[in-house]
Amino acid sequence: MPQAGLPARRAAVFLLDQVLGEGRLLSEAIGGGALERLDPADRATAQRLATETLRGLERIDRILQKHLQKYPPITVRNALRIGAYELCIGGAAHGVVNSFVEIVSRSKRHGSMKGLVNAVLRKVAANGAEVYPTLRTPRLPKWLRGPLVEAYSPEIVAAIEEAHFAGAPLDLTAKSDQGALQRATEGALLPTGSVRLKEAGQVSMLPGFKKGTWWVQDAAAAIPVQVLAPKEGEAVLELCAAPGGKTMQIAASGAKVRAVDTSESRMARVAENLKRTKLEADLVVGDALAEEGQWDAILLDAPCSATGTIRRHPDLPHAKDGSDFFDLFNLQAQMLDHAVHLLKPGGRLVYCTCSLLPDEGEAQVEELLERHEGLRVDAEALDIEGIDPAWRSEEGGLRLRPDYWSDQGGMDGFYIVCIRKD
Ligand SMILES: C[S@@+](CC[C@H](N)C(=O)[O-])C[C@H]1O[C@@H](n2cnc3c(N)ncnc32)[C@H](O)[C@@H]1O
Repeated sequence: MPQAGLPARRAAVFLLDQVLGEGRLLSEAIGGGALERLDPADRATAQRLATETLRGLERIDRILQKHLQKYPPITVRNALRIGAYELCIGGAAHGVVNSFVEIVSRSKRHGSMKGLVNAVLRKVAANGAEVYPTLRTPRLPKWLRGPLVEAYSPEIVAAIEEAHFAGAPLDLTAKSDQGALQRATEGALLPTGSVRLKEAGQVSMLPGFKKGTWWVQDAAAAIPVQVLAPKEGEAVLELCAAPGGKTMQIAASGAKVRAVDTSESRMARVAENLKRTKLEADLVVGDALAEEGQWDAILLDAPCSATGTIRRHPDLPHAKDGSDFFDLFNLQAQMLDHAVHLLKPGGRLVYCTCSLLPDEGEAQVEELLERHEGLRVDAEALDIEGIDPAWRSEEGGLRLRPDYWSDQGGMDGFYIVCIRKD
């Protein structure tokens, strides 16, 4: 792992301030320009340091706690956290300690605390790397752990936490030829057809990137379109499409896709992705709830808590507290009602969320069926290659969890269901 420089470390401290102090997601802070002034290598390092520190935060705080009589101001605490993380994974003590002393000493408000930073990080340097791996796997914060234990069990939540701590490999979806992609990248072909790379490096340097023969997409995220099974020439409506992984899958099947999303900037990414992969879709920046018409096939990948993606986004449980989730649950119900209204008789709707919360999955479907007559869950739509029967949920959907495929690197948490209008 390359040694981080001062600008990257300073930016990583800023990112941690944003997540732990301001409750912002890393993606929001970075999208807001937090790393704009850095060169690409420093940008990647700052992001990696912030992400991995947040992933191991409980362990890091335990180690720091022993050397602190009271907590310093948040920026100093975050400098200590990132310094401690680097030391705990074997960073060279001299360079790490000096960098964070320098960062704090340059701060007008906290410059006087450079002695504390020096003393604490030297103590962490002495044995942090030995202690770090012996501490318990970091747990989710209570606001999320509680509902998950209730929905699953303490043992399953512990396994999910293991998967979060292990992080995520890079999964690719082939535009057409999975076997060729697997051979070209020397990755592993997963049972559901995605290709998994353990050591990815820079994505744009992977074979086939420029030709657009694949795109990055978690293996679980690639399943909803397989459940929808779009046919060549079929017209498909995709609601909430950006950044477009599923749009590309639908377009690659030969179906005609109208992809709708409210976010102009995220839709620009869909357009870029389609250009690189030489695929076509009708892109609409607009509200899913304003869509009209009658469709045989609809995919609704609704906005959700994203609690299924914590392996990739360990900032999420620290930035959020669940207080805005009720608005999402209501929006999902509204979107489901609208989507079934847009379905032709005999048509199918695949609903999915990258969430672990049953409120955004199983419960939404049960309530939808209570609100509308003439709908049924099509469990047969889940008869696709690589699906483990144990993943099927009672009401006929698929419940995917990060601890599945644990020996192969896990998967994102997802809920997927196919609804038919009779
Ligand atoms: C889970 S993401 C979609 C991921 C995407 N389907 C993919 O596979 O790449 C949810 C998306 O819903 C969009 N969104 C939120 N509210 C919306 C609305 N009222 N109408 C349309 N899109 C909306 C967000 O901009 C976001 O891009």
